[in-house]
Amino acid sequence: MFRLVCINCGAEYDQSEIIYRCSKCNHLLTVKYDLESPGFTRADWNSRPLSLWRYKEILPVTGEPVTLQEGGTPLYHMKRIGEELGLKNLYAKHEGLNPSGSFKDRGMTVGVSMALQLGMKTVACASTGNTSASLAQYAAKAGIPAVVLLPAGKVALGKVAQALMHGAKVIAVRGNFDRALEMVQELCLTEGLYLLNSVNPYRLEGQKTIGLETVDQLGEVPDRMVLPVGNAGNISAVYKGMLELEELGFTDKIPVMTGVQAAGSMPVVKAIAEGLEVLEPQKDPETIATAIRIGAPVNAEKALLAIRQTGGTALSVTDDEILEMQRDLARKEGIGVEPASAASVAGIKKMAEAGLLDKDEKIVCVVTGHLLKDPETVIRQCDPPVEIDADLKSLRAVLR
Ligand SMILES: Cc1ncc(COP(=O)(O)O)c(C=O)c1O
Ligand SMILES: N[C@@H](CCOP(=O)(O)O)C(=O)O
Repeated sequence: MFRLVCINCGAEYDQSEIIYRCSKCNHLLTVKYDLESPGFTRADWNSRPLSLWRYKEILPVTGEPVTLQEGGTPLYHMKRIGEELGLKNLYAKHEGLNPSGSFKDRGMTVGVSMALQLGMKTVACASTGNTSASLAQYAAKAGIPAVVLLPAGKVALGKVAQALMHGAKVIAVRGNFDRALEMVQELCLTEGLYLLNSVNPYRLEGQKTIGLETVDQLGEVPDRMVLPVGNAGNISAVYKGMLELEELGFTDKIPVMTGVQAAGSMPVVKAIAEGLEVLEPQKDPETIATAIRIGAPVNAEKALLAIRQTGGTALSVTDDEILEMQRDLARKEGIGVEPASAASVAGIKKMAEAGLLDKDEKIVCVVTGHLLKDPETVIRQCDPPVEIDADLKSLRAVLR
């Protein structure tokens, strides 16, 4: 059993209501389960394959899910980068290895399943790219139409290609992501489309499983979890999952939640640094990591709580630091990620170099999207292939 609850005033809403914010105070909603007598054990979970659906008792989907086999992503021990930074236990949870190439699939398998469960006919989102790619793919699987709004000219090539190929109605808005999100929220409320951005509390339920899987893979709760922050849903979701594990009595600690933003797009960092109660939106965010080019994160309220209640922090990294870490991950660890994803590890590098981390800390960086999402940024950083005549003499010559 679960219900929707306002995180500010505690007002409760039935699970069948199509509602994204509290109708009394306009704050965000969350999904609450009865975890006191759950009717399942940790052994039940452990008997199932590693996947988002291992945790089905604390997910809101009651019927057959719309699934493309998301979750169960690898947790890599980053030995080389860890050694360089003096960190023995540095890990990357590679969410780029989900079906559409990002963590959004965890949210969309649940979100699109809920759309069907609630009888909704069309789904919609605004996106910096990955949300739209994932929504298009899951809507295709469900056999329902999807409408996606993108900031014109600011979405990486691979993501636009995915949204188009999976058959979404793709609309490029001459404005930034924040404006597109305002527009799609209005559209959904007035036209009855189902909104699947992370303001939808059901979507975040899927994303919380990143944390649950991490605990199962590591065999314990990490000391710290590090996430790139854009619309701030993922860090909020992972924290919620950790709280639920503790409430179930399955774990007895919560990781320190650490958010990393790009220096040109850092409203959460500013809010944490200045102790702001309410985040001040940043007007013209800019970064090479287009996935996190977001000035008015819709989940700021939840993310600030996640960071503050765990004694965590938010820090920024420059575009150069992001790209350097993207190359390091690719070349030193064999982990191919898009720029926004490299921000989490770049943030840890910065903290390690500033002497802010204990060498034994168990740190899990969530790397959120696949390298092929943004091929143009990759190609710009690399030397072009060496072209030769089709003979062995030429081949030997270039290898010399
Ligand atoms: C690849 C990637 N990383 C990180 C983020 C940030 O996640 P969130 O918006 O949940 O903070 C996004 C999207 O926002 C993304 O697409
Ligand atoms: N990076 C995101 C931005 C939208 O965030 P959402 O979590 O609210 O959908 C994207 O890929 O579009």
